[in-house]
Amino acid sequence: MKFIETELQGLYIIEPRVFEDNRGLFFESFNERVFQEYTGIECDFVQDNHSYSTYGVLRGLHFQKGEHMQAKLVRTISGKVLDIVVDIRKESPTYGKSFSVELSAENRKQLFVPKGFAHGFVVLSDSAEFVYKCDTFYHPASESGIIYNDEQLALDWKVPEKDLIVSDKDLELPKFEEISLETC
Ligand SMILES: Cc1cn([C@H]2C[C@H](O)[C@@H](COP(=O)(O)OP(=O)(O)O[C@H]3O[C@H](C)C(=O)[C@H](O)[C@H]3O)O2)c(=O)[nH]c1=O
Repeated sequence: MKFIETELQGLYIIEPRVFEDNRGLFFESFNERVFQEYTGIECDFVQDNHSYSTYGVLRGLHFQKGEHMQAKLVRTISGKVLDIVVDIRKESPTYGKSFSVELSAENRKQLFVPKGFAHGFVVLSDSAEFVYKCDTFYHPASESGIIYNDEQLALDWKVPEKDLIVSDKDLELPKFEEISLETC
């Protein structure tokens, strides 16, 4: 398992060690001992999520506020997505900075997203199955987010606007400048 720390503190790309033989392949998709050894981060995941989406579906940018903030370990088990996170940790030197990475069944890459990030993805393939671990439970009352086309963030989702499929709820998300006034 390879851990690549990004320029945003605590945000890691993880590449599993794949064992292939004449039957197919095997890899450990998560190992707490290895994770803690390489990142030094204690993370007790309590909930697994799974979403299926077709091409152009954009889910996010989402986060839960305050004590319900979630760290996530995300990966794509079929198809390909562009995953984007934004650092919303007020004290962070990279506050407001974003990071994107393609996560696919083929590259088997995972992204560990620490607490304090807004997270979203858009589907680049015909469809995608996206699974992820969270270290705190879903708490709808604490849900917030940032509108995907926020002008200040100017995120490149790589899918033409005309092809994007965004939920009504996500179309109502606040701008980045607004969430900076919220208690995160
Ligand atoms: C997130 C969540 C949702 N739900 C229910 C609530 C809704 O009735 C339905 C769909 O929820 P939502 O539209 O919020 O699903 P996504 O748009 O995929 O939300 C996720 O999208 C981005 C990519 C994230 O990083 C978050 O983990 C998460 O917010 O599932 C639950 O029952 N439990 C949950 O943990």
